[in-house]
Amino acid sequence: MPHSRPAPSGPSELQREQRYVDLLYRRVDDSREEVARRLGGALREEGGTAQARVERGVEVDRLTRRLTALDAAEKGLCFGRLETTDGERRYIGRIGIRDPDTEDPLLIDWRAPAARPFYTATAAAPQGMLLRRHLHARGRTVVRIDDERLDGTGPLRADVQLSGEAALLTALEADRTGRMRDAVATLQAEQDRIIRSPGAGVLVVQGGPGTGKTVVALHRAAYLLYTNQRLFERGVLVVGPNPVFLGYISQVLPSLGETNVLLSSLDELFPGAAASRVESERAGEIKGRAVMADILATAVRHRQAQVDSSLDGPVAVEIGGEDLHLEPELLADAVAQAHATGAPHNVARPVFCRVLIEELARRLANVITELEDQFEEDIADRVDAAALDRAVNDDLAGLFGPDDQLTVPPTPPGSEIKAAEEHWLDTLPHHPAMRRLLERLWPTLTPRRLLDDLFADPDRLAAAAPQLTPDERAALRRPPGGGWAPADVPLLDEAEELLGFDRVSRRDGPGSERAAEIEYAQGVLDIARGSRAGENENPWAAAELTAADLMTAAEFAAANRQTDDRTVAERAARDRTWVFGHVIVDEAQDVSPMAWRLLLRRCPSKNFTVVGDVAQTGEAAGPGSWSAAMEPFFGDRWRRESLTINYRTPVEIMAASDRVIAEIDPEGEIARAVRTGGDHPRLYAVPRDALPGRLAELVKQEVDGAGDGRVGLIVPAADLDRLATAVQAEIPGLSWGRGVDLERPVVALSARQSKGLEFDSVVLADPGAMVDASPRGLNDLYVALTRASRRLVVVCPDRIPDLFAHLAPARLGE
Ligand SMILES: Nc1ncnc2c1ncn2[C@@H]1O[C@H](COP(=O)(O)OP(=O)(O)OP(=O)(O)O)[C@@H](O)[C@H]1O
Repeated sequence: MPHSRPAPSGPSELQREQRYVDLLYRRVDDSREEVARRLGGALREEGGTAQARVERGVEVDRLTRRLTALDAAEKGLCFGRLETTDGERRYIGRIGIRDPDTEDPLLIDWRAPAARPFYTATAAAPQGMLLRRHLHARGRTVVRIDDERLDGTGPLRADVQLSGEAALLTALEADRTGRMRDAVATLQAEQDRIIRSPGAGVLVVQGGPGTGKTVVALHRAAYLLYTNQRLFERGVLVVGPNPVFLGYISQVLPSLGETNVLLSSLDELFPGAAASRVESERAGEIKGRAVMADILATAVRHRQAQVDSSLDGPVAVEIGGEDLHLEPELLADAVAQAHATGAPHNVARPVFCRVLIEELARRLANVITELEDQFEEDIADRVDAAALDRAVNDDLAGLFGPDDQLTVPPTPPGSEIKAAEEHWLDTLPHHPAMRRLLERLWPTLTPRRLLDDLFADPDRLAAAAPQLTPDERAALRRPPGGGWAPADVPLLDEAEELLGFDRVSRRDGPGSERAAEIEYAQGVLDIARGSRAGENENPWAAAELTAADLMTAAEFAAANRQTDDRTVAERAARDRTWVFGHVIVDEAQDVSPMAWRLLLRRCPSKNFTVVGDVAQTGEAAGPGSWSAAMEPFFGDRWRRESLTINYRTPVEIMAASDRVIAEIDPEGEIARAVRTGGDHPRLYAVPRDALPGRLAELVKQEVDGAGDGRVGLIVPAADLDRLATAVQAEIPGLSWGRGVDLERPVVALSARQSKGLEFDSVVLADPGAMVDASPRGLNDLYVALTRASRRLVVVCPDRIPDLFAHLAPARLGE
């Protein structure tokens, strides 16, 4: 039973609060008008110096942010009030508002330290508070007040200590809508502690189903952005398991007024690679292993002049009728010099090419000069001494056209070899045979080409991946083209790191944006430096700092971006090289080692919040513990927090998963359900061939009884299409598939797709098949069983599995 109680003095108290809330809305309206006016002014301004434009950009950013926050605060602006023992009143809300004359706080932002007792004060530890009041509103009208005394005069619950229990239960008992709501008015103490924990370093949050991990993750993003301006500039990345889940949580941060957060699934993190290819679970698992990093590095090395294996003798190239030979030692030297740069493949390529071109130019110059000397000694005046050069020019004419024909240098006097060498240095890079040779020895590679070639060619794969068994390599094999699977995304990203930015092939492609910006900024800085030509004339000029003295090109590019009116999240989404200030990973138990490597590149300063539940991993290679998952990337430099209260699923429904969780993790701590008194789960055994028809009946029954709530039909992945089609015949509005619409009254999903989601009512089909479908089938079943907030129906073909033997079966039609 709630220990909160309605406010004592009824309507008059409501009216008093209404008057205060009206005052707050008036302030919001005034501010909105004022900010919109200033923003309009700033946007209309044009021209000015670069500095003025940057300043204007910063101002526009600031005002836009404020306007967004004011708009977002409209709904549920003020939701609480604290009263201290010495009579001070603090109103708590979505944003901070001050009295324009006195500067006194009228409303305290929920993230400010002064708001904290609203979430954490208890009768046992009141923190100087006498009363916590929740204000419930419809639009701008206050409709109810729940008071909770913190002086020990209210009843105490023995099992769990909740903050604002009545308000919390109201929120939990509301119909699901297909979109997660923010929980800013009812955050609980253990959640608040995690939300406000410092943003630096790695924080792992373990919690069972329904304990509010996603709630915590999203409110933490809003908190960190509020408290850290630098983070605001770099943005926060929130990673979720799939686009459907991201759609489900997409409203939460905007409702908290935050726009500088990029929500993304892992497979969207390599711009331009839509990961729509379906591949075997085995292939996905293998591609996720850490060893793939070594395999890709080897695959790249194998594309670089393999002097010891594929090239067993000198490589010949014919230039202008002259056969030149590149000995293995020369190639080895060129490879060594390229590797010595430490640069990625494409960036090191020019070094490799230069070593070969220099050597060949030297040899060609020698050959020609020797020939000429020979001719001179013999009958030079009767022989065309430049015949060789002309032959070369004929080659080049085809390349450049007649106008570009290169003239043969006149017989060089004195330093003739040097001059001839220079001539060759200029022309060799354009020579078709030379270009073909260089492309063969050290090709310009894109990540796509590297992976396509690797997975399509069994010999290449065998050479690059001796760590894998022949069977595993066979699982990876596939023809080139045909798009990318989700597990390819971290590999593409890894490949891009190994290959380096390739200006030519990516000039207009995604990911090039930041490099282009830096290039532009570098140009501006160079001009700035150049414009200091007067330094010599003006002795004071050296004391004048220019932008170039103060910033690197990258910083200047960042400052310039301020004038770009896209949000940080929009810019970051298109830019693979964007470095986020903080990364939040939801359902992190399913993130593969290769995906972790990708995420670390998005935040090299390693500021992560990692939330998940190891018992819910569906991945065959999923970690057995957080230590196993974290240690390879963070060593022991991570801290762990736990969430212990299940807000979603009532005690009665949680009973259905008792045996399942006991098998998955007999030692694991089980979250206590905060609600009791709900419906017991209903179990049916039906003849196998009657399953689709019975399911349709049962789903319809749930939809009819769910009112405005949502129903989820969760089935084994392999049966999704068949069963969903059967149910759709009865319920035409049923949505399922890749673009499943969670706002429909009823949707059909596989257990994996249902991860992170919730429904008022869940109908679960064929739990036995779910368990048998994969090595982590039990974990998948556990996910499916814990999605319901009110009712759970389990339909088993033929017989009820022993996992549910402790529950009483129901008969159809009961
Ligand atoms: N403090 C809170 N106030 C109101 N609702 C809450 C609160 N905490 C959690 N909830 C609600 O409880 C439900 C479960 O929360 P959430 O989805 O964040 O849990 P989870 O731990 O991520 O679950 P799972 O691992 O099963 O996906 C959601 O409906 C959420 O809105």
